[in-house]
Amino acid sequence: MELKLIKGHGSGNDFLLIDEWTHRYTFTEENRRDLALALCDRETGIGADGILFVMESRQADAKMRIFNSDGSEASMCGNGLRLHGRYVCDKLGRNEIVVETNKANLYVKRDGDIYEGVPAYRVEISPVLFELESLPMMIGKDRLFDEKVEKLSDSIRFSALAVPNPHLIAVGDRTVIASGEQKRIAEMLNGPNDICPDGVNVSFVYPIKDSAIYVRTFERGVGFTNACGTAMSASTLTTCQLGLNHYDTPVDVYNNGGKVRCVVHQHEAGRYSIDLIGNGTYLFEAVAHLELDSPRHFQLKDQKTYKEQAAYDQLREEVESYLNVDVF
Ligand SMILES: N[C@@H](CCC[C@H](N)C(=O)O)C(=O)O
Repeated sequence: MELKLIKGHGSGNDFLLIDEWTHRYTFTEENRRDLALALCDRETGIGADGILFVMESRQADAKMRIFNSDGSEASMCGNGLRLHGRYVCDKLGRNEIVVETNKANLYVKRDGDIYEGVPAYRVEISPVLFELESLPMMIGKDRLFDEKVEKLSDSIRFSALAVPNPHLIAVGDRTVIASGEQKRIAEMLNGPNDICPDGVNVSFVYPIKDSAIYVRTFERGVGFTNACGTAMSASTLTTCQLGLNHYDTPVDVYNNGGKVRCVVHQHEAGRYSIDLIGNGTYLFEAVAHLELDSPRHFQLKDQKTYKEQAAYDQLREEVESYLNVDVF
């Protein structure tokens, strides 16, 4: 078959976007998994953190499914929803849409530029769940907020929440961020273990100053990525709960891929949602000639590069100089 795709990224978290709605592709669940494993492979494939499938929806303007590079499906993807949402906005000629995701229909809106020449999209991150059974995470407690977990570390304090994919958050100083603890803990919880049997995204957070944090994430199903949108959203919420940042106030979230902005909203009855604002940048489009039952043997043809990355590179250079000078 000839598989049309776009490669793009949200804050350096890169994805392959496949529009099965327009192109009338029909995939089995096994096809989706195999496509993710084959095409996301950075050694033998095209290379990406995951695949975003654009699908028709009966209850929203479009539907998004996200598969990690290890072939596992996740319930949500914040950086991916900006890229997916931008694509659907372009396709429908609109600046505001609703996208059906695994657990909720979420808005996507064209926002102002996050940097000169870098269009931004605002996406809703919701639902937010604090019960540990939502991750799941089994430590003999119903919730985890700013507490040590003996089986993980004798010094680091953790918070856990689902948005609705699972996140474990540690807020610490430079020594914590620079230690090897994040890798050790994340690899343990994303291998065979009895604490997080479905795995978990593990983020270490450094509060830079009021309304500015740095987040580094080891993603379930991927490993360390430049950025993870749901993780940055969950981390911002946790810093608000810790009193380090403020609700309904934009927080600049720096990461190894650049930066986004998050705004945490408190609603009635203890309900939260988060606005995640950032780029949705196209890198190139191409056609992969492959057979679905053996996608590793593909040929990429008709590749066309977009010109948007140049402006994004300037954002990233500014962030890197800022982080090097002020944070690490
Ligand atoms: N990078 C995405 C999250 C992708 C899914 C995650 N790895 C999981 O398995 O939960 C984001 O931007 O949120």
